[in-house]
Order: sequence, then C-alpha cells, then structure tokens
Amino acid sequence: MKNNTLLEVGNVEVSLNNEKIIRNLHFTLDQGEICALVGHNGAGKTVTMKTIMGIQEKSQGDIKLNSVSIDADYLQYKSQYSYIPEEPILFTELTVLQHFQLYGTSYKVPENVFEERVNYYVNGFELNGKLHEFPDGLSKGMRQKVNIISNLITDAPLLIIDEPFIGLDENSAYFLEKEIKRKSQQGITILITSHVIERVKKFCDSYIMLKNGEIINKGQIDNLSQIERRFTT
Ligand SMILES: Nc1ncnc2c1ncn2[C@@H]1O[C@H](COP(=O)(O)OP(=O)(O)OP(=O)(O)O)[C@@H](O)[C@H]1O
Repeated sequence: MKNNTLLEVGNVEVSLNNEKIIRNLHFTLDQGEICALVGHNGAGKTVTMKTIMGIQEKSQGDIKLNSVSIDADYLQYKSQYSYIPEEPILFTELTVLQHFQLYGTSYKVPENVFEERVNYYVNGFELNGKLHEFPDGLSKGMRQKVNIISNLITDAPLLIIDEPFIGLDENSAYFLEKEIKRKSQQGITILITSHVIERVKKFCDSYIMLKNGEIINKGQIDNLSQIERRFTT
C-alpha cells in the first residue's frame, strides 16, 4: 500500500533562543514508507521529530498528517501518530500491563485485538512474566521494550521512532526490525532515526539526511551507501 502521501512537511523553520535550528525543511512521506532520518550529532533530527509531533513550536511552514494541518486541528493530528522515544517515558505507579492499557485505550484499540497484540508482543520481545511488574523493577532494556510495545499496539498511521536499537538485545532488535517491516506492509508510515546505519539500511525504503538543520540529501535507501561516509557517527 504505497504512493498515497501521509505526511507533508512544507518549508518548516524552527528557532530556539533566537537561533534558526531548522531551515527549509520540506519533504513528504507516503503511506507505508519507512524513512530513515540520519545525520551527525546535533544535525537536527530530534528537533525535527519534535516539530512533526507538535512538541516543538515551528516559526514557519505547515505540517499535515492525512491532510490534517497541525495548526488547524492538533488533537485530530496528534491522534494519528505514535512515538517511541530513545529514553523510555514510563509511569512509576503503573504496571507494564497498565501501560499497554493506557495506550490501547487512548488509541481506541478494540479489546480483543488489544489482548492478541499484547500476547504477541510480550512473546516477541521476551517480556513474559513481567506484565504485573512496575517499571522500577525492570532493567533498562525491559523498560525500553515496554515503551516500544505500548506504541506498537496502536494503529496510528505514523510511527515515529528515535534510536530504538541501542540497549535492545539482539533477538529483540531483530524482532523490532521485522515488526517495522510488517507495519509498513499494513500501510503504516515509519520515520526512524538511528546511528546504527547498517541496521536501518536493511529495512528502510528511503532516507533524509540532515546537516546543520537542513536537508542536504534525500532519496532511496540504496543510494545511501555511496555517501554515508559523510555522516556516520
Ligand atoms: N532546547 C534547545 N535550545 C537551544 N538549542 C537546542 C535545543 N535543543 C536542541 N538544540 C540545538 O539544536 C541542534 C539540533 O539538535 P538535535 O537534538 O535535534 O540533534 P540530533 O540530530 O538529534 O543529535 P543527536 O544525534 O546527538 O541526538 C543542536 O545544535 C542543538 O544544540
């Protein structure tokens, strides 16, 4: 399911402390596209993702998700993406299962589908036996898995993922890679940042390369290897 535009980012600029951090940000992502957002430390990847999510205010431009402008109807816009941050955001007073329920309810996942997905992901990410534990009793990698699963159980059309592989064991990293591809086949669009370029090259369709807050290159992922020496970590 490809070729229908899902995300439209038009001439976006972001200023922080009177300094232009992002300039002329202009790109689209299709339904089902998996796009790697790459660049050196400080290139602007996190600010770009936060701007797309509406967490960071832009000073210029427009962003549309499924034709809904971020400025016109933010609640409707926001319901169409989910976000896996690099550092897990968990609630100390909620169990693992309660985290999943929070996301399942917020994103209106039907109950029978929810249970099926929880079982599937808990097995896939080897979190069996942890459903009733609290985040403080989990390892760092396990907390990251709770964050990942919470977002994977939603059907949000856009999934934004920030550096997910660091800290995950190999089985789980491989499982996540397969899941991202499966989501894409279902028509979900994925925007992912990672410095683990060899890994993302295996499953991404396209890339956007940032430098000093500007897109300096973008295209099909196959072309990335020719120029990757310019940005690798
Ligand atoms: N709150 C802020 N105030 C001022 N400048 C900021 C702020 N947050 C980020 N920046 C600046 O914006 C630029 C882009 O930062 P960003 O975090 O987006 O980089 P990145 O590509 O995600 O880097 P990394 O690979 O290290 O995560 C950097 O120059 C950074 O110093």
